[in-house]
Amino acid sequence: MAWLMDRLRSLWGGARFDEAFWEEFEDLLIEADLGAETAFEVVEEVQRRVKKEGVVDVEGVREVIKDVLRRYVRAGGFSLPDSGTVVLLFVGVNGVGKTTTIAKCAHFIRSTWGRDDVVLAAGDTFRAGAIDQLRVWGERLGVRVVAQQPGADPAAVIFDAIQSVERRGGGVVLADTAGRFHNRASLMDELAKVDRVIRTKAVHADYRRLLVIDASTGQNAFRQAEVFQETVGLDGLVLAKYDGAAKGGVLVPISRRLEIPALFVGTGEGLEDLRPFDVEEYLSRLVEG
Ligand SMILES: Nc1nc2c(ncn2[C@@H]2O[C@H](COP(=O)(O)OP(=O)(O)OP(=O)(O)O)[C@@H](O)[C@H]2O)c(=O)[nH]1
Repeated sequence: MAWLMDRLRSLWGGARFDEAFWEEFEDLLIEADLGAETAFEVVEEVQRRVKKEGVVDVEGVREVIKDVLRRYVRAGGFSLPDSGTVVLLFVGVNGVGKTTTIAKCAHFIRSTWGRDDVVLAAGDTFRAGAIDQLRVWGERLGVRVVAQQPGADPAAVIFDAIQSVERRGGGVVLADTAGRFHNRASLMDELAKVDRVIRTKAVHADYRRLLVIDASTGQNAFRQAEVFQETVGLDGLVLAKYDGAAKGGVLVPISRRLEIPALFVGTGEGLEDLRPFDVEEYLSRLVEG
């Protein structure tokens, strides 16, 4: 849907940028899941710059929009040390694509970073199916999966996985967690415990917490990011299901207000369907469709 620029072009129609133009622009940004607060800020800034820079046509406005958004969006970049213990904890609500992202990420780390010491930790002990799903991915990838019975303590499972790589001189642990509804206090407490255990028992590990969101979720994903940020803190974001029609506009307020950098986009269900987040590609799709 080439909505934003198309709509602005048809609104402008060669005339001036009047109040109606800016109001419509703000509505479009809200429609694109930027949230009211961020949309308002973007419009103010674009308006101010258009005036200051004497921009006279809608294509010039497009460049200003992209430039303003470029400053809001944080692209993290992803790099790994060649050796030692790395723990990547994946969090996110049910069904966003966490488990699939873990498998794709394991593949990415092996193929891009050449690290073969990857282990998956089945920390979603809430659902038996989740453990099986991770085992299936482990078999396909040919990587070890550390798991216990359904109902086991997720912190213990993840700690086992860390200890097992440390015994071998280091490795990359990719840990799954239950799809915690962010309003279910007990599950969030459990996640806080997982975080505490990793931080206190694996003090030398390079530890990062990644939130997976579904690109089509909209403003609700902002709320998810807020709650997970409060519970464990977040080091990066994966925008899954970015292969559909969704443009993932919610990433803008998450970047701007919560300062969480985007690291990867998931673009399908296959192992190859994960790539580093590219801010220019993202902005083009968001603005130009
Ligand atoms: N199109 C598309 N589908 C995806 C992507 N990532 C995951 N999926 C699909 O989304 C569905 C849910 O993915 P899971 O990886 O099971 O999600 P989860 O967050 O682990 O879900 P729970 O285990 O229920 O908490 C599956 O059918 C995946 O194949 C993606 O980037 N694009």
